[in-house]
Amino acid sequence: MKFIESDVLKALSTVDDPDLKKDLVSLNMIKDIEIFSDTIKFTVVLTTPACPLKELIRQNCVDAIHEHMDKDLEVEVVMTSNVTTTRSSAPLLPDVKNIIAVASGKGGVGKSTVAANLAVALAREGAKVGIIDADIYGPSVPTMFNCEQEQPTVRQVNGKNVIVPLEQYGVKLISIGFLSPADSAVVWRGPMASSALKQFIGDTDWGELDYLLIDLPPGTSDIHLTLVQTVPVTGAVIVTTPQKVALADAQRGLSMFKQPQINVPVLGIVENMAYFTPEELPDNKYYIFGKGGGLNLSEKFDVPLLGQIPIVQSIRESGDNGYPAVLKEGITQEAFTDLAETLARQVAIRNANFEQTKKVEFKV
Ligand SMILES: Nc1ncnc2c1ncn2[C@@H]1O[C@H](COP(=O)(O)OP(=O)(O)OP(=O)(O)O)[C@@H](O)[C@H]1O
Repeated sequence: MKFIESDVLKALSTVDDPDLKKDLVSLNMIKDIEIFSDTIKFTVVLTTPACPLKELIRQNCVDAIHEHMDKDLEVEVVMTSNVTTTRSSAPLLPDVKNIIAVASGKGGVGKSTVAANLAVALAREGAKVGIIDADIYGPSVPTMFNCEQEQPTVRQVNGKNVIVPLEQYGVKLISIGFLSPADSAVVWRGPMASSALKQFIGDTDWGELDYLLIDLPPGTSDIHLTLVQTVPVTGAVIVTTPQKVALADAQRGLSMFKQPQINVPVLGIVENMAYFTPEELPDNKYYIFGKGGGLNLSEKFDVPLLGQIPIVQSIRESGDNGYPAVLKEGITQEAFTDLAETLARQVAIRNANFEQTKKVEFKV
């Protein structure tokens, strides 16, 4: 039987993207259809390279061709991706598809550890990733990425000086920590830190990025306001630990992004230090800080729980050694990879369902 392109599209229109709940053809995800006598070849363009459903979608496509066309056809599916965005008309950084704020209510809950490992995990999956360390109280990106001794350079683009971010483990990075020596007790005043963040956003040569993560200071500060006033932020991730005190603070952070004047979608909550696990006995879980806190918070605010990261000695060691835990095979790699994939899915869902976040304009 001779088939034409519309037969393939008709068959594939029975396959849904499980997250976006629409069929692949309506979502414009099918490209480059080729029809040979006994083979059908096409490309599926996913919404992120970090798609955990890649294999399921591929298999569903093969099954649909067999069911709706001919069960003996050879099916070749090329899986590729084009990260979605609502930011292409943004005045600043239009080539950065998604800006993701990583925030926490309390200090020391592991926000920077999560941000650094998320960035590396997304890059490992093939995404173009950058990170801005705007944590004025404890900029840790230079240490976590083992580039404390380095300095970003400046170059001219169209007659304008721009900062060239460093690059490590496939991630472009810049830190407020590069602006002052690590051992100097610089007390950053709000306005200085805010202008540094504006420079990192407006005067830095980020090029094309799929995800730009912003590691914010703990709590709610001037820096948070500067961020949402400077660029439309795709969404926020809230990092917490399971203790009551941390959860109460996380709730305040979450509420800030949800305030109608700010209105940044919360992509989800990460419960860090969710339980202790000895690396050699990964099935043993000890809930030393309490159990279920992250889940309760996510249910209360109706936002996803993106993942639970265990307390593992090597996560602390990797941070201190400048070699992110996600690069080391084992439970830490699994935990951060799963987290990155879940976050990437939430970004795609957010982009399919909501318009670009509006930049916040405060009237005084
Ligand atoms: N899951 C984990 N297991 C073991 N150690 C962890 C884990 N998460 C973070 N840590 C360690 O806890 C300490 C604090 O983490 P981190 O600096 O990421 O916190 P933070 O929330 O960014 O802090 P702040 O914003 O106050 O600077 C670090 O020494 C880090 O290595």
